[in-house]
Amino acid sequence: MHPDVREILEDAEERAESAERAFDTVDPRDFIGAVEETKEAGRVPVVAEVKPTSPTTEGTVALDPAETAREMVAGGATAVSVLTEPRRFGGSADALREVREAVDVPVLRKDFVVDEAQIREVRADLLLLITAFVDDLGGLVDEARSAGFEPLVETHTRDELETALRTGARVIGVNSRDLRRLEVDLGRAEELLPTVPDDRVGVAESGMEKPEDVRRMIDAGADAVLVGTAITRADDVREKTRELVEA
Ligand SMILES: O=P(O)(O)OC[C@@H](O)[C@@H](O)c1c[nH]c2ccccc12
Repeated sequence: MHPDVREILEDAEERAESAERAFDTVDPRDFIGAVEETKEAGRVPVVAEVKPTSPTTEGTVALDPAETAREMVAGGATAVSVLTEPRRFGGSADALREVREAVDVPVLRKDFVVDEAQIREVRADLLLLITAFVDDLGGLVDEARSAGFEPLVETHTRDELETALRTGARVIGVNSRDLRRLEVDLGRAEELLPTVPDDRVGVAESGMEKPEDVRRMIDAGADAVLVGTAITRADDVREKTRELVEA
């Protein structure tokens, strides 16, 4: 495993130990309905991610999370994703709170949730769960649901996809980035997306820069795409979002 990733996971375990429960249940905004509406309007459902930095990008973007999210929504984003991992992604729970107050679209909490204790730290509408990094995926999916979240279960291999489907999760992410090695291959998502059943929402994640990349994922069967770096680092966040929404 990539040393950065090992460190991120060790950190997540530690954070779980001191995680504070901030609420019992969230009153969620409907992501699946929003995806359907966007598709009916003939546009691409884009989940735009507020991502100040990452182990694979250089430097940290100084950004105002709320203002960035407003620009994303003005550009037509169906939902916004916010990193809350502090160490390697420049995220924070505060950033997520600010974003969820600033926009009225569904918000995804992007973090390395490895333990139930992390689930109720901060309200969001969707919660990322990474199949490769949790022992009891079914348990976390159930717990996330009882806290009100729609779990977005991320996968990168055929086996992980099967595991994710067995939990009954309705939103399935297919990540083109291999999180163990941090390498991107859009061909991976292209290969797995067609095997996501029609009654689930398939989200292609990572590595998309241009409208053609987005088109490729939609043509492979993605219901939505999740784009971080290309949107966060664009000179004009609103225009970049619009370009991908109209792909
Ligand atoms: O910046 P990109 O290549 O557009 O990727 C966005 C998103 O898919 C990526 O941030 C991501 C996918 N899965 C994750 C898990 C944890 C942290 C981050 C991620």
